[in-house]
Amino acid sequence: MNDFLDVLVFGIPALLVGGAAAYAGARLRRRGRSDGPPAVPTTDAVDGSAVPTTDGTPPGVAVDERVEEPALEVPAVEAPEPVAGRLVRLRERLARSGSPLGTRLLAVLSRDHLTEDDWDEIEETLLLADVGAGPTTELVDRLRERVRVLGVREPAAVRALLREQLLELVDPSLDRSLATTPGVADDGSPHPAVVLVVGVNGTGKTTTVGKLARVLVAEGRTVVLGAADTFRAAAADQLQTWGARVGVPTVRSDRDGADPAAVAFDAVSRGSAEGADVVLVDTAGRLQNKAGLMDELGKITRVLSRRAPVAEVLLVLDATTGQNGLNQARVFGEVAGVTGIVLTKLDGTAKGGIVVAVQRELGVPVKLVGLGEGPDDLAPFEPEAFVDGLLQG
Ligand SMILES: Nc1nc2c(ncn2[C@@H]2O[C@H](COP(=O)(O)OP(=O)(O)OP(=O)(O)O)[C@@H](O)[C@H]2O)c(=O)[nH]1
Repeated sequence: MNDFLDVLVFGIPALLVGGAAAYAGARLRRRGRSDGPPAVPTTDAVDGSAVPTTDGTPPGVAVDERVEEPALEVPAVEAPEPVAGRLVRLRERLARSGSPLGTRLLAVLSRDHLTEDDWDEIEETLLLADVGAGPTTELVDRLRERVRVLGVREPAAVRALLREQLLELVDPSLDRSLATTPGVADDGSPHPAVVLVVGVNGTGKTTTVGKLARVLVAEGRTVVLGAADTFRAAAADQLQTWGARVGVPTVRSDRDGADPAAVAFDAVSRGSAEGADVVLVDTAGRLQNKAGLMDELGKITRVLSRRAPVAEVLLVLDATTGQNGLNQARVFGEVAGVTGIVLTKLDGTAKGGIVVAVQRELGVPVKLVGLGEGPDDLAPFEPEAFVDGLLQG
């Protein structure tokens, strides 16, 4: 019966999405032939002066370099998996990466008489799982109080208590929806929702943009990708391949080190021209100092906002990097106006506490989590499913 329901609930939409993706892919390929090269990515004027334009390109961004989607090997267009319930996979992934935080806490809390040493062990377990000093103290204080007042000792009651307290720490009240609804400009014309993806290299940014494109396609959205990580051509190739797999076009530059703002601008222009719902912009994260990062991200946002406002700035963080990841989060939080966090490689760590620490640090919610290297291993973050994953036993 369950299998039958699965086919109804997931199989049919998957077939429909697959058909739509195949149609979109074919349409885009046809368009590619008849309309010439997709977009014309641009670069800054050499002297940095404002360049008068006639095509809507903002001053300071000169059209001096043709950019095309190079003919990479086109993969077959696939149907992404449905998005609902993906976080359930976390259980199995956490099980593989060692005993999760919740299981260790449960083991101590279930002891007959909790001594000071036991409470120290609980505190240490939370700190080692990257929960952070402030939230750890809060949780230990609340647990001590509840255990004293309720006197709960049966395993089921201890588990329920821990679940409730962990959930409170993760904060189910935060708005974790992605701003991916197209907007309307002052003149009444529609524009795509622009999502900027930032973070240092190696955290899984490009992969996340590719996976997010699949999530959006699975939800029936039309998407354009912007390869504004112009540091290396391979990153754009990687993104283009991700897009091609679900019939999504990529705007890119053919020159390493081209102006990222110009590529991003072009991607949004193309998204607007084609009536796309969402433009996802991948950025580089290699800048070694804050001033450089601020300049680059500030310029991208400024240039983009002449076409459409940036609806969402997603910061990609690697869950396995602990305190180092938090330092990165702090810097990006200051310069980029982050609106949501994507925590990648959660499958590679038993330290789920980073979710709590990073939300506290930045004051913005974790919206998506990476659960593996598979194309559909990106899940919307759901506090309940996450805490249940930690408490599996
Ligand atoms: N296990 C696991 N691996 C992931 C996840 N997300 C990304 N990765 C891997 O992390 C590696 C780096 O990913 P990229 O997307 O290239 O990282 P990037 O931040 O764009 O790096 P640059 O392109 O070099 O700037 C790749 O091998 C990905 O497959 C995840 O959720 N789990």
